Amino acid sequence: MNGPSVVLSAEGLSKRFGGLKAVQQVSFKVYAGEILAVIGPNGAGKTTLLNLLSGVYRPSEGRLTLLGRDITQSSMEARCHAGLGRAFQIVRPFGEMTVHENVTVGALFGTPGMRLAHARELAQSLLERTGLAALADRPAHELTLLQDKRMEVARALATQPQVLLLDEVMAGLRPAEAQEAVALVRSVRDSGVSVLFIEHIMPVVRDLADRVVVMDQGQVMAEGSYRDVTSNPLVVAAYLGTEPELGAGELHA
Ligand SMILES: Nc1ncnc2c1ncn2[C@@H]1O[C@H](COP(=O)(O)OP(=O)(O)OP(=O)(O)O)[C@@H](O)[C@H]1O
Repeated sequence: MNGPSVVLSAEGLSKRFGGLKAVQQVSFKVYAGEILAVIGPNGAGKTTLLNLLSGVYRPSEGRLTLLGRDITQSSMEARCHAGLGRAFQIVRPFGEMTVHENVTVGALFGTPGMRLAHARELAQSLLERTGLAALADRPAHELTLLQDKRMEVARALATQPQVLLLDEVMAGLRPAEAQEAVALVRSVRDSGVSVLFIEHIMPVVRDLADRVVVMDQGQVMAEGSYRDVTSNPLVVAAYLGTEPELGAGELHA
């Protein structure tokens, strides 16, 4: 019997900074069509893991496979071309360029040799999908935080990824805005792109994640459904008292 196909696979990934083991022997898989959350207390190694996946860092040990291809030593650009897209936590648009131009740059970066006219069309269709079409010709610096995040997702999607990596994209959003962002991420998944996201806001994790990987002190301490991991005593113990936004009530919300 064939199981769901693996899109991204990490095997024994480790990253040391001097004597500090920020990520230790982390293994997990992302399957086609799933939304996977990576959670954990501050300093657990989540951002370092995302940086290992997207190619900001090379691992000290371990192996990373994207669509069956070993990308452990590939550059960020090569990973992007191979199907890995990333939207950054800190939104860094080209402020003077229009929203449409910003997304067009994503398209050109993601697919070498793409014709400008095609990149512009792709950008336009993504602005429609992300609810930004009315703002296409505005300079990017005029966008609100939520609009910036939408544009960042549109720019990442313009690279035509198979897996989209999201680093705390809900941070700073009001609850109603976070709900809109949740709907956007679902629509990304529904369009056939797997999503791996780091998130501190537990209601967002509960609403969005098909599966949750919990990190603590650089290691995977639990993996499973939201319900499973939040009722795991080890996970509760790792969180309690360390994160004001993640009290016991929130964990079981
Ligand atoms: N470039 C670096 N050089 C040295 N140490 C680092 C570096 N980046 C991260 N660290 C350390 O690695 C550990 C893991 O950090 P990381 O930022 O990955 O955790 P995190 O789970 O993303 O935390 P947060 O939720 O606070 O963002 C921490 O102890 C951090 O201080």
